[in-house]
Amino acid sequence: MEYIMRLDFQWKQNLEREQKEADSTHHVNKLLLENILPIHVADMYLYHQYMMMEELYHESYEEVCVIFASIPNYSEFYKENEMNDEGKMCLRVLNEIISDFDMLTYDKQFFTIEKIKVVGSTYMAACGLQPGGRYSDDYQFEERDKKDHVATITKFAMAMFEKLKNINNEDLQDFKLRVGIDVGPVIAGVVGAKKPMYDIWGNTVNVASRMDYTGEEGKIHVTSEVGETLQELGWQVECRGEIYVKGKGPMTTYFVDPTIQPEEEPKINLTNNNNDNYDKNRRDSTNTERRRSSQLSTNSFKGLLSSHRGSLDISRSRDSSPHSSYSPILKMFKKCRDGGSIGSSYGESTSAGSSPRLSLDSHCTESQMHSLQMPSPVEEEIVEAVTAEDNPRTFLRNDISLQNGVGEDNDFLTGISYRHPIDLTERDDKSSHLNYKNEMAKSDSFVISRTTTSENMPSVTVLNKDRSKSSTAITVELEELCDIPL
Ligand SMILES: Nc1ncnc2c1ncn2[C@@H]1O[C@H](COP(=O)(O)OP(=O)(O)OP(=O)(O)O)[C@@H](O)[C@H]1O
Repeated sequence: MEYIMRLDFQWKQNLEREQKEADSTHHVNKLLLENILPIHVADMYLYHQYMMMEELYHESYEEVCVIFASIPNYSEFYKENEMNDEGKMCLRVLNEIISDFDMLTYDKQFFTIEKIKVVGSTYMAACGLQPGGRYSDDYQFEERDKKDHVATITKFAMAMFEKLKNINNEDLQDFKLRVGIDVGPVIAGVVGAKKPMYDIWGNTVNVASRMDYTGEEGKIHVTSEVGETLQELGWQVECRGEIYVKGKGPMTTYFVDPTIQPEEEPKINLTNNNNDNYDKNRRDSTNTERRRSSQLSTNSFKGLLSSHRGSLDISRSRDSSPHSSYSPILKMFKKCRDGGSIGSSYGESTSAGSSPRLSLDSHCTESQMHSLQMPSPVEEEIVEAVTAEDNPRTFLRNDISLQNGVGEDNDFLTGISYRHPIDLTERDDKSSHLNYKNEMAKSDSFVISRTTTSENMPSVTVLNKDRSKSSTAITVELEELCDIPL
């Protein structure tokens, strides 16, 4: 009898260990996949087993705005000699520039922008690649989507100019930016059995590339469709007249001055890092960064891996600078290295009366983390939660408040880690709810029950899995996000 019990105990232990290993592998796979594919596509591969079916994954879109942004004088800058460590120094600068551009995509206003790739020193991205359109699967394309995409991409281009200006000032360089934009139908898909790549194709992509190629340094060069749309939206555009475009013939194109925005548009302010605007920008960007933290995590993961492999020292990057691109990344990895989870967004709920500090479960093994050779540590994001007993009415954490413990025994609410806040306040669409729902569903400790939106304060009701009774529901209300300390 004792023997059977021992055996049973051992089996359970083994099972738990294997389960943990499987979880850990799943998280790492997820990170890697989300790094190379947009999240919605990665999900298809992870949860719909496209890979196994070996089906071609593709999507068609009616109105996608595509941007090509080149640094034409980067090739002059790139030299391979002893002085610059056979080109590595130049590559490091390019890495900084591209990473800074990448960070822009985590800004709230640019969350609909998908980076496609970097070709040489040309950054390619697109806006409007959300599956199922804007609000739901059966969403019909609307004219205002095109306008939104065009305006977003143009603002993104302006932000890129601003970023590059900052980099030039800091690194005493004189890099120029040349941008081309077009809007129209594209086909997106994942190609390749090895290193599969998400890319977009079509005339719109070709023309956007041509706009870049035939554009001028320091200007945004756009097709007539983009130019006229911007004009309708109140932007100042300058008609360039007719130019000859290879493969297309004569085309009327427009220039947009990257320094002039229409009156009603909020100004892009990335330069003055010390003022309130900057703080707000950073808060907003933190918001979106967290909303898209899964993607950030994976980018970070790859960034760290590749920088380790390629022995590029990204820790040299502007960590001390207020707009350092890497702090959230390092933070996440530090958390992970120190026993936090990469993939899991939520901490475990602990028993009533336990420490208010949330304990995060470890999904990454020590060796995995140490093998990444973390650059200089940054301040870890402190995940705090207060026990229901301590404070039954309000749970405050950096970015959420848990309120209104419902039912008699709400003392199970000893903690929640929430790293994916979704700012629903400006989004009335269902998709954000669904995203949120998905995120919540991934929690080990909580499961989503329902989402509601009252005025502009969305609330999400979650149930503790262990005591999954409606009486133990809590409401999570998203509120203004706090800064992550850099
Ligand atoms: N998915 C893509 N990623 C990167 N660049 C692209 C993509 N699709 C098109 N382009 C670029 O758009 C440009 C225009 O394409 P198009 O097919 O019209 O011309 P092409 O004659 O093949 O180009 P070229 O002779 O200039 O290389 C090309 O330079 C091509 O590299």
